[in-house]
Amino acid sequence: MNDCETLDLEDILGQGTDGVKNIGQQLLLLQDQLKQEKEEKRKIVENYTLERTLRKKYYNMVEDMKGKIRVFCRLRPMNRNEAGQGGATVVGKVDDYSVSVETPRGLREFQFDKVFGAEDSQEEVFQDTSRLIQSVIDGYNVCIFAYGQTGSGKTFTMVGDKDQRNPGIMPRSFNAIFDITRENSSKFEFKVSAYMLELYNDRLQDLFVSQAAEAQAQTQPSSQTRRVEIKRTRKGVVFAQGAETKEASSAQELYALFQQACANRHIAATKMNVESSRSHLIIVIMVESRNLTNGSISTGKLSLVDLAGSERAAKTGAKDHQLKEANSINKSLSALGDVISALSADLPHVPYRNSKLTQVMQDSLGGNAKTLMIVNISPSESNLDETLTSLM
Ligand SMILES: Nc1ncnc2c1ncn2[C@@H]1O[C@H](COP(=O)(O)OP(=O)(O)OP(=O)(O)O)[C@@H](O)[C@H]1O
Repeated sequence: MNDCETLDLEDILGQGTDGVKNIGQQLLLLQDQLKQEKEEKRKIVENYTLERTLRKKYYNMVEDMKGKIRVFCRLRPMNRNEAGQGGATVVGKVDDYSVSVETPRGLREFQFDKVFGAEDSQEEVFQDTSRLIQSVIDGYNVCIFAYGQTGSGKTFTMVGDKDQRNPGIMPRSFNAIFDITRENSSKFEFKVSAYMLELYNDRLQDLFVSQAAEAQAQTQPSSQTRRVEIKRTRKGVVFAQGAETKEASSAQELYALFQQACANRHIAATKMNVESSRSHLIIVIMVESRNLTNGSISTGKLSLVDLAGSERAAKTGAKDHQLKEANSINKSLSALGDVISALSADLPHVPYRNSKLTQVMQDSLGGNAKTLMIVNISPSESNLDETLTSLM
């Protein structure tokens, strides 16, 4: 009803007879009702537009994440060793996106997608990581890895502390995967499986096979040692030929497999860290989901990598076979650096084939994959050179 009609109505009311008054009142009620309906319709349109805008923003964000490498930086607290040496703190978190470093040539600042300081908890670090787990369930390949010098906190970030009072990204991801699959179990059927590898001295090792069993197999000429080779299907899906893939039906089962794998790792004490990982730990979890309504199947893959320390051999006190370890670690890390540089610069050729590490990670770096790299650093002056290298 428009304003003209409202005026006519008031005219009629002005004539004064009861009948006309009654009709007039009813018409006024009707007018109010129409106004209300109009307002409701406007709100519905407004909500719909808002929902569409939000949906578009969400999809843009998801699209935006594809093929991109996000880089977080985590600064650990000063440790007892560093404090004992009287080392000054030269690195600080400026805000959520930048860190500053006091160098002999002045203050330098570095920007990241997110910065975590010494006081930030494991939970806070995972909060910013957990939406990637949803992407795995949605069928994406996701790779999360920690980079940094020995003792900078990579294992703490990825795995957590020894007694698991502060679990890291790996155990939290195991829980998140099964939480999400449980929430969606009325619409999808899920299958979770994993293989776990170590890249040690340029050799890939199936961590479901113990070192003792591996050594025994090598001494028996009749037995065939299982070599793990990285292969790609025609569709570009990477798989580890020769490595066992095991299924898990709960976070606890997956964690038990992980513990079994960790027990078979190569670990040694270096001058920089009493328990140092001398190999790259590669945990690959596949989540297959079958849509119960239309039967369609999609598979997402989560690669969680705890890289070996990027350190200078002399500083870690490496000798003989440790020197060989250090060289092999540095070679693979530099190949990873080259891949990341090529992806960041959008170069037409990405040198994945230069190392087994980058071959394993190939379908989880670039393309449609979503990658998160966490650079771990120490705050101490004694590690200034390594920290600057990592930050750069
Ligand atoms: N954010 C943190 N808060 C508390 N303690 C930490 C933190 N980061 C690391 N640490 C402690 O510092 C020590 C070294 O950390 P960690 O073993 O994770 O280093 P790393 O980078 O994995 O070393 P490596 O390359 O030698 O394996 C550990 O005792 C760990 O618990």
